[in-house]
Amino acid sequence: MAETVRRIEVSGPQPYTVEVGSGLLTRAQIAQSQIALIHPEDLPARFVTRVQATLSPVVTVVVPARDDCKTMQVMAGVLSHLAAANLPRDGAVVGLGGGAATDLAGFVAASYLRGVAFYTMPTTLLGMVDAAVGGKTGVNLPEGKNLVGAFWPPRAVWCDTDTLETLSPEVFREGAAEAYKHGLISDPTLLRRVLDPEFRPGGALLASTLADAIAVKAAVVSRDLTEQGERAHLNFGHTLAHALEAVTHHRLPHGEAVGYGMHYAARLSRVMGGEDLTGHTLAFLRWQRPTPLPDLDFQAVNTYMVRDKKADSLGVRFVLLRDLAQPYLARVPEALLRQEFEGWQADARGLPETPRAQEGT
Ligand SMILES: NC(=O)c1ccc[n+]([C@@H]2O[C@H](COP(=O)([O-])OP(=O)(O)OC[C@H]3O[C@@H](n4cnc5c(N)ncnc54)[C@H](O)[C@@H]3O)[C@@H](O)[C@H]2O)c1
Ligand SMILES: O=C(O)C(=O)C[C@@H](O)[C@H](O)[C@H](O)COP(=O)(O)O
Ligand SMILES: [Zn+2]
Repeated sequence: MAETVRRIEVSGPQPYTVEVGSGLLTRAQIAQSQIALIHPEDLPARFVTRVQATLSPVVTVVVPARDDCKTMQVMAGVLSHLAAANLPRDGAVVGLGGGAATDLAGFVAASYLRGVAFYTMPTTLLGMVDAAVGGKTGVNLPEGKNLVGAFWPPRAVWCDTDTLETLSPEVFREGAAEAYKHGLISDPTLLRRVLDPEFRPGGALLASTLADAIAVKAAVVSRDLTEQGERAHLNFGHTLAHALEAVTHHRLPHGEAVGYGMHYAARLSRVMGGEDLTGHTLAFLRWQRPTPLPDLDFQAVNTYMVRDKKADSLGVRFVLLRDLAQPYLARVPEALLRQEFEGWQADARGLPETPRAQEGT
């Protein structure tokens, strides 16, 4: 039985609605009659079957799991599938899956025949809170994360909370990082709600916390779709996070890299004169229990940080916090970047180790 718990409106050049609720995979309606469905190979089959029954796609393209699908090679293969199926210009691409699959699907939609309609059906917490909303699409290059892409907003987003039931606890906690980020940059009530034991699939705080975290992103991208200003604040923690993903060849997943990256950004914020918010970011890391990191060399990591898209001809800019919900962009002297990197590594080494495969959420 489909039940929409919340509808969140995204305004801008092409307004759309994000629906949050149970059973939405079987209720989605799409104006275009010819649909290409893109989903990752490890998505539970029942979700694919439900969407196929609802939307009758003319072609379904299965892509590798996680960031292995976010490559120019996979992109080229998917485009060929769409062309071979004669998907017309008035057709649509539907991205079903986590943020990696919807990022790829969106870039495919933006590129195929110079652009066709795009819809998202996120099936991870991270996808719902962040990736499926706002129209940033793209793939990675060996030189770094998300270095190619387009702003191509979806026409509608369906967050079917039933899909979260099959996530591993680790993948659920990866998504919690972006919800916590929305708490730090905009809505501090999210900080305690995200760490609450009832914020879990099927939990009493799931739908309301999820919807409020989505609302933060929806508000920002409604005001600044193409990151001319305020949207950069959604990148809090990401300058280091993307570098960590690149140096670990994506063995560190995005949501865990963001957990680590937010703590580095909180340390930088403090040394640049802001309130000390490192207690919040450490509390999150203790809750998230991310994959332990190898010893990292600042210079090697910095090679990737300088490729951040917030960099301009004068160098890299970081998103920092003066206090909770007070983000700003700043350049940080390299000596401080290095000093805080050493302190951040020491903090990361001090996190309690947990047998991740055996624990519950
Ligand atoms: N476009 C944006 O604004 C934006 C925002 C944040 C992150 N991202 C991108 O999103 C990606 C990370 O997304 P993610 O955290 O969703 O990871 P992911 O897409 O890699 O998904 C994690 C794993 O869970 C699987 N999975 C998906 N749904 C499932 C379900 N319901 N049950 C069981 N398994 C399921 C996936 O196939 C994958 O193996 C990164 O590439 C990141 O760069 C984009
Ligand atoms: O939507 C945004 O804007 C964000 O920055 C959200 C981030 O969580 C997300 O990881 C995004 O893909 C990063 O964008 P990028 O421009 O740094 O690649
Ligand atoms: Zn992110």
